[in-house]
Amino acid sequence: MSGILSSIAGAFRSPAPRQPRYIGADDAVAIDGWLMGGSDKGAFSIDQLMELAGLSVAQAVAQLYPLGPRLDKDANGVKRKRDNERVLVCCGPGNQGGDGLVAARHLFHMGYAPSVFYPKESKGEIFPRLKKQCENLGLPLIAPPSSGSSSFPMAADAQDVAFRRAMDNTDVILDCLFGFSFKPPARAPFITVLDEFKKTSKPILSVDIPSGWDVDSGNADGTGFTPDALLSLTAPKKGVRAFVESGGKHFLGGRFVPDAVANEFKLDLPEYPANGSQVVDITWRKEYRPASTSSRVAAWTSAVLPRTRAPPTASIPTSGGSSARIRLEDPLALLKDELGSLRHNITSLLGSKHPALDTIAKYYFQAEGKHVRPMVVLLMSQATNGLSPRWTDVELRERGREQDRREGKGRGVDEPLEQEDVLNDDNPSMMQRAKDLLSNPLSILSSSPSSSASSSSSTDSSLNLLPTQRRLAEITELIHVASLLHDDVIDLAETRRSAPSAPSLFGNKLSILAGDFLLARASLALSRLGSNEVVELVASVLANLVEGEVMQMKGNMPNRATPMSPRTASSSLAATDPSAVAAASLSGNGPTPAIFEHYMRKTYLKTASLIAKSARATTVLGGCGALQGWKEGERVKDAAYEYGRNLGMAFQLIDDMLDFTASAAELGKPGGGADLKLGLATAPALYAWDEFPELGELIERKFEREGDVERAKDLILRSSGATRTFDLAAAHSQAAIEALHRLPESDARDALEKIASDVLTRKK
Ligand SMILES: NC(=O)C1=CN([C@@H]2O[C@H](COP(=O)(O)OP(=O)(O)OC[C@H]3O[C@@H](n4cnc5c(N)ncnc54)[C@H](OP(=O)(O)O)[C@@H]3O)[C@@H](O)[C@H]2O)[C@@H](O)CC1
Ligand SMILES: [K+]
Repeated sequence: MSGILSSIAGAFRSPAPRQPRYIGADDAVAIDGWLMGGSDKGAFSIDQLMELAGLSVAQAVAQLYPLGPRLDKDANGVKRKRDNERVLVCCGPGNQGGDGLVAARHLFHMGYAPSVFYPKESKGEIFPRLKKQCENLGLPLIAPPSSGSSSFPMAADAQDVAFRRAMDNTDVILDCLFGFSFKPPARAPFITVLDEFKKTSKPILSVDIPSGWDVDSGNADGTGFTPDALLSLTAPKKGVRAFVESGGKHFLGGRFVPDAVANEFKLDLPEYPANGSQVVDITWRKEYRPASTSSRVAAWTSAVLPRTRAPPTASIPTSGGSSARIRLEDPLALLKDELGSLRHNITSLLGSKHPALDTIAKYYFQAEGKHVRPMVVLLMSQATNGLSPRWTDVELRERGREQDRREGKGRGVDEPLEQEDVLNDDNPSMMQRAKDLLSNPLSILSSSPSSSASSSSSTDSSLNLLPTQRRLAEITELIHVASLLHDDVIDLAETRRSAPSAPSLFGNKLSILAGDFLLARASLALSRLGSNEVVELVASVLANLVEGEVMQMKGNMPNRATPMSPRTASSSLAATDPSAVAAASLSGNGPTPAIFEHYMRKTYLKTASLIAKSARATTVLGGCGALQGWKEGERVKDAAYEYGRNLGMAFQLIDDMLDFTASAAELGKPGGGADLKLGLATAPALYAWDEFPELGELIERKFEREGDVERAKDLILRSSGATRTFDLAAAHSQAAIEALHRLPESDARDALEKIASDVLTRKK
């Protein structure tokens, strides 16, 4: 019995963790020649190899895009489509096109509904036979009529129209256009086909090499499409290395290579499953030892390898993926190196030629802050990078940009788009870098490890981050500090982080101007990220901060609330109904839900919006953007946003609670009901009002009369206001964690989870 069990287990055992060698186009041709060579070589016929290759393609489809269950007919007696049923098999004129025709036949027998796009006739007697076999099964075929046929050839534009319609009516696309004999750039009629591949959000499985990519250097120029998954035949080609090692879904097929040839070409092949499957899943695992290579792509890749995360799968995976993952004891240690360079980079973003502005702008950055916002951006980047099928494109483009910048050939995130004299970008801290680059590009290349680690484009960290994401993290801190400068003026705060506040040292006017200056610097840096979607998100945060501040200034009472634009007023966070509030305070009853909603809305605008939208923005930079053509990207963006939003709410609620429960010394700023002195009633006061209706009167007059603050504080401390505020914060912290759990497991996700739970236990 145990023998049977172990042989069954053996049949499904995953292959030994081994990454085959990446082979160049020359080796691929040589291996092909050996396999089909005469009696002293492989002795295979092309039919045999193509049959096995095509079968492996069909099996890869079945594993990656399993056919949904058969469904009953609908009410009109029409057959309902099964999940993943329709596969559009796109075949080129070479042998890879033959693999596609074979795969279409096998897919049909497996229950799929394949259709075939075969726009250019192949040379070779095998192809008409393979095509005929598809016709015999009744598969829809878009192809020019065979030469010698009397029918008119299909006009090229008619073929394009038919192809586009087929793209609209498929679930999965099989890219069997070109294999290892492709030489870029693509020629007609394939240019339009590859363009459509770039635009579609449907999953594409590429065979051997994504069509249009150079077999040896891959998609280094970033002009090709990125497939959802790849099936390498015989052994992976050099050009797919970056795709593979950034975690792209990767199968190997072509189970016909004898040991002799594998050894001769040092292929280092993994074991195929004992159950006879023609494919083996070799999606990158960190145990795979790195193979050496000198290509530029490989150099970027090894610099950015996701060393700590499980490989992402094709769609957004839910939690529970890699149970064998060892959790880090302190996941926040992931950011140790990042935070040092963050501070340095912010200082260099801030420089102003005017000494007063320079000093005050940098003042709050010199004190050790917690940097929660940038931490969230960096960790969210790490937790979601690689999920988008567009990731490899995005990553290679950014690495290329950085490489060019280092070589003095182009612009990185530090370089202006406009002429500097037009921008009048007089930033001494930054100019030196720009000058160095222009006069001596090598000075950047040869800089010491510590100085290069401090560049925003550093790739020294073990994290898999893009330079634009690091810059976004810095921008969030600039915006946050700008809002602190403005807040401290409005709140008349005398201290901040246990030191004199900026207004008390430099005066209100300079503090406001310095805040504006930080926002201006942030806007400039934002424009250089190259994403309108990100600009839109972050610009709306700036508006939110001001709206929130004005709401706070006007107090809790909606009859004092600022008028809202019709659009804002109709949102879920709409302003409260003034009559409801007036009634509540006049009747001496507790706060109405509308009053509470007003407070929650203000909290979102003032605190949560920045964290939520920057967490969302970083997933856009990582390839989940609205225009990047990956539908599932919306779900990743939403998860990031909900996490940030709930974390921000929990964070502010705890802040408001600590104002009553912690001492000023613990807080490093005024405590002990400081908000009351400012006329503000936060969550603890509102909950206390619910228990002590007499508080309503004090809140209504903003604790203005002598003794109001002390009386209110006493009532609040006797109430369960602090406890209920904590409970509400805990509910938001939990909601943040639930949003996170929609993302795949990773160390970065653990770290984000830790931030969301630690928020509840913080003392300052
Ligand atoms: N040993 C193995 O592992 C096995 C490999 N097998 C499979 O064979 C594949 C290799 O097949 P292959 O050598 O026939 O070439 P492949 O790449 O399919 O097509 C090349 C043709 O495309 C064209 N073309 C080229 N450049 C172009 C351009 N810029 N723009 C437009 N067109 C362009 C050109 O055709 P032409 O235009 O000259 O008619 C050229 O002849 C391999 O990847 C694997 O899938 C299996 O079948 C069996 C076992
Ligand atoms: K291909």
